[in-house]
Amino acid sequence: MSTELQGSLFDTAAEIGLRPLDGIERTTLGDGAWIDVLPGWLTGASELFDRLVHEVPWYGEQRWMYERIVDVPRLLCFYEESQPLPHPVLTEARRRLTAYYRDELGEPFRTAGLCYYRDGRDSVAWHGDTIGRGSTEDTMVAIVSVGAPRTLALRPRGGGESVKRPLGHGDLIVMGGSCQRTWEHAIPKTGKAVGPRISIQFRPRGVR
Ligand SMILES: O=C(O)CCC(=O)C(=O)O
Ligand SMILES: [Fe+2]
Repeated sequence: MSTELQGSLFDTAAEIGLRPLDGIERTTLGDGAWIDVLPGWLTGASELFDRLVHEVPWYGEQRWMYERIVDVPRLLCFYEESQPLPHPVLTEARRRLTAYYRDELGEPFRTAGLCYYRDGRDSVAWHGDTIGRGSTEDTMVAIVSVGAPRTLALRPRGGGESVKRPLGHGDLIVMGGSCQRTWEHAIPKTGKAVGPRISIQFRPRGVR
């Protein structure tokens, strides 16, 4: 049985909820950047995936590339801090992340960006979340992933080897320290047959 199928079967039994954050593990990346990872933080991830697919008002975006307008290869929905999130477990996740990282981050997680990668052709290119505090100061971006795993790749801006993490099925990753300005991250396209994935990113005010 594929691990993907195992994951989803395992999931369907569970109710939508959150495990304790205690088991989260930090990996130092270098240049002051780090990631914290907790696989399966969110339970009932398949159920939440189904709800989000149907209930979130997804939209496509377009942008200029080489003098023409192209579709951004993923669907999006951005929740400003004043807007209610599409499921109460996401509000609870943001509250718990804020409490857990209070001393280190010094401000709450506020906004939620949702991205829907429909298949392996959807992706996001190398970038840092450098709008706002992330361009000059340490900050954090916390990502919860539901649906099929996709690789989150990270690489140092100065050049060097990349780090790859498959994320899906309720996994949590927090990019912290200088990660947004000294490293870049991406969800690379893949030619493999992968199912859809939704990522939920929590960020402090102004970070994007
Ligand atoms: O899909 C992800 O987990 C990453 C998304 C991302 O890096 C972004 O939207 O800034
Ligand atoms: Fe990003």
